[in-house]
Amino acid sequence: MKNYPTLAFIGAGNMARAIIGGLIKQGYPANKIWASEPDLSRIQDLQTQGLNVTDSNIDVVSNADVVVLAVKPQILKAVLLPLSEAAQQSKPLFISVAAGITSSSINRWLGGNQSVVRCMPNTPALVGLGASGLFANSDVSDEQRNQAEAVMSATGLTLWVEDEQQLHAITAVSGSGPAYYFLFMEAMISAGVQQGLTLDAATQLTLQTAKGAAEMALQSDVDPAELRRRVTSPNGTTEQAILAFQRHDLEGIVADAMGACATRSIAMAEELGK
Ligand SMILES: NC(=O)c1ccc[n+]([C@@H]2O[C@H](COP(=O)([O-])OP(=O)(O)OC[C@H]3O[C@@H](n4cnc5c(N)ncnc54)[C@H](O)[C@@H]3O)[C@@H](O)[C@H]2O)c1
Ligand code: PRO
Repeated sequence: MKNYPTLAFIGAGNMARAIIGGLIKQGYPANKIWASEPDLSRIQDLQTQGLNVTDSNIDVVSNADVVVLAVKPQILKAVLLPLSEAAQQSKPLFISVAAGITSSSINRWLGGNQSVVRCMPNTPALVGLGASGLFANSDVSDEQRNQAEAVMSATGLTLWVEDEQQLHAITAVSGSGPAYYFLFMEAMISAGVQQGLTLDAATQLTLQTAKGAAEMALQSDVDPAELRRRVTSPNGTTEQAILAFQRHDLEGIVADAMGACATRSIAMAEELGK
């Protein structure tokens, strides 16, 4: 990124910190980043890293080119309503990472005619391996779209959608997805320990296997199903594990889980977007 926009985060919790960490690792100048939190003691560490910190959301909206909305969806309306006057004057680009809440709700709470990019990132942004779905409303200019792309691509893969509704499915796949893999890792570590490995050995082997499988799938010219078949010798060991997963309908469990996730995203848009 040649011209670094002044970037501000309203809410510096888990997701904002993952994005900030990824940006800093990619060389984004810390002094071009602001973080806003009601309790400044929570962000002293960010100040130590060279970021600007404040407890005034109005100040960051007035002074930043790009404002990332990273508070919980449940409080987004209450956070945005007092910012509408400042937003109308300074007209920054807003990037909301809040699950569910539509760009039209955000635009309305900010007084209308605002440039809003809705983004569904994920926490691997922290290590530059994030995956973000992005949607731009009709007020977003080409330059602002490029700004959003530059910011989020510094944290990993970006994928733009023309239909905002697709962000529900993106939430189910990649927004919440890291938690599914962590859960699977927890289960594998626990089963490894049950079979007699030390916790350390089971953890190291599980994590390296997850990393290796993901890297191999990314680099491969064949799909994951074929890679799975190549591990699964007829009448061998893997086959017994796969059969056990299939007896418990792993595919159905995953489809149910991801369906519940997307349904919750849709419900949050309705409950919290008024
Ligand atoms: N955590 C994830 O994996 C993930 C992934 C994608 C999207 N998101 C979205 O990111 C958003 C933040 O989630 P999180 O997990 O980081 O939550 P979090 O609770 O860790 O962070 C939210 C932060 O907002 C701060 N805050 C509260 N009131 C505020 C106010 N008035 N002004 C400024 N800051 C205020 C809180 O102190 C907290 O630090 C949510 O909308 C969530 O849907 C999270
Ligand atoms: N974490 C947020 C949630 O659980 C949004 C996607 C990932 O609501």
